[in-house]
Amino acid sequence: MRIDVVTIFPGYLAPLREALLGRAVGTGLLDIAVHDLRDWTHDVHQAVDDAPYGGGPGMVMRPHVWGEALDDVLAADPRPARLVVPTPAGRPFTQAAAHAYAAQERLVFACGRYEGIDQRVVDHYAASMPVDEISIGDYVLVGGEVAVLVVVEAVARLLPGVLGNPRSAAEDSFSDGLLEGPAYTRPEVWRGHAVPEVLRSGNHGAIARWRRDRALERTAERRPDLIAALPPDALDEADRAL
Ligand SMILES: Nc1cc(-c2ccc3ccn(Cc4ccc(CN5CCCC5)cc4)c3c2)n[nH]1
Repeated sequence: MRIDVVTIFPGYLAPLREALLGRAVGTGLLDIAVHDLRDWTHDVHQAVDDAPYGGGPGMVMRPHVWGEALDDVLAADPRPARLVVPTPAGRPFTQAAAHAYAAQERLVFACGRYEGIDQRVVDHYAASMPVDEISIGDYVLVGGEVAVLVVVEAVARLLPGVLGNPRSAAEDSFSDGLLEGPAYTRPEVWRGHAVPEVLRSGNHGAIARWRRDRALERTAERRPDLIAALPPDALDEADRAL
């Protein structure tokens, strides 16, 4: 998979070169290119923003610099690409979206700053390619870069060979629609807190049941919306008895 990121703060994407992702890049599983939007400005001030039409606070990113940058970035590789634009007003990014993105040959991320990017940029490219405006949560960041780090990490870990343990991605939270339950490792007792007995019983049926019960309890407590969204056949007799 090839990932391109266009931003006025390329340094913000440095973490993509670290650890798990750094290894994926090194082994060729992932090809990441970060581009400085200001490379496509022509004025001495390298202006990328201007006052919003209709008034309002802050500044908006001008369309013409984005158009020149995205035209060049898209032309640099023949593979079909999906343009992903983080914004507080975007569709929520979910694990399902991460799986969909992991199947893409190429993702191009447009990182806005200020109050966002002139809407005509999204409208222009949406006429010729898939464009997603996505939100990573109901809070307002200062720009799109952190959202790109979140999305790239969630997607990259799903690529075969990136994670040491492929079973982990398959047993993710949300993979069965529930939050995962508590996890434990040695020592058996830590500061007077013992590991739940069943986990050391070797009874794999009882362990699976216990884990499912803890996941159901936690999900009902913290994310009742996920319980409500479960398909009708998702809960069995034992689940309902909980
Ligand atoms: N999930 C998530 C994603 C982001 C995000 C993504 C890209 C950009 C580019 C610029 N900004 C800052 C920013 C500040 C103010 C407004 C104006 N809006 C008016 C009412 C609420 C805010 C918009 C945008 C981003 C923020 N934030 N949160």
